[in-house]
Amino acid sequence: MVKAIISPSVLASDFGNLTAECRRMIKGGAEWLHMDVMDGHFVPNITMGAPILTCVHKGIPDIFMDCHMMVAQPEKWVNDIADAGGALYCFHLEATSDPLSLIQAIHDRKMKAGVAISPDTPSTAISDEVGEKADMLLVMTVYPGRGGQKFLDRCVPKVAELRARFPQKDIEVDGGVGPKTIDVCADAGSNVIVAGTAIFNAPNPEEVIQLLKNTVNTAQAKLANQ
Ligand SMILES: O=C(CO)[C@@H](O)[C@H](O)COP(=O)(O)O
Repeated sequence: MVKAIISPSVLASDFGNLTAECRRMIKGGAEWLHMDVMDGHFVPNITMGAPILTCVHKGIPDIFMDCHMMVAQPEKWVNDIADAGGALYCFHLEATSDPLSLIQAIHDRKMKAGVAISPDTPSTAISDEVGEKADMLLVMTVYPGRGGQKFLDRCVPKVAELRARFPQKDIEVDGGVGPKTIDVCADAGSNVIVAGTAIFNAPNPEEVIQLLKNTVNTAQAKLANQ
């Protein structure tokens, strides 16, 4: 049985006070922090890169940085993100022609490897070999590029398909996830929950974090008994 991991998306945070915001989330029960790296090519937005991640890591050395690389050339940034303290390097399947070699390069730098798919990419595009070699699979439930978008229900069956093929892997959902949409994600088998707006805009982020975590752990226990 895989455990619930809550990874607040810093995209919805107060960037002016990023390290303090990250500390607040960890205190509230977050295990990972989802760092949205956007390059202005793979997605229209530009956010942050290795220099900012280095600063956050210096301020909070124990933090598990779940780096979501929304970039056009994911091969290019593996060393920089590893040097910055990245713990997990998640690239988009749509952005590479050789996912197996990329996973190997990420592992060579002692990071976990994640494979993300955008809403229009079927889960079957993740081959059995790629899925087995990866540590985490990310099903985007919005089009990558910005926070605060509406959750796309049609992506949920992809989570179930991946959970059936990869029972032991971490399966992450990202985009529009919060108290109103967590049930379907958890029931489909997702155990790593990224939430931005739902956590950072809540009056009590720790309550939302706890609710997401409890929902996933209950669903995982149910799936394990089926
Ligand atoms: O990567 C992305 C969007 O590209 C996500 O991480 C969002 O930033 C999550 O934010 P909310 O949808 O939860 O507000």
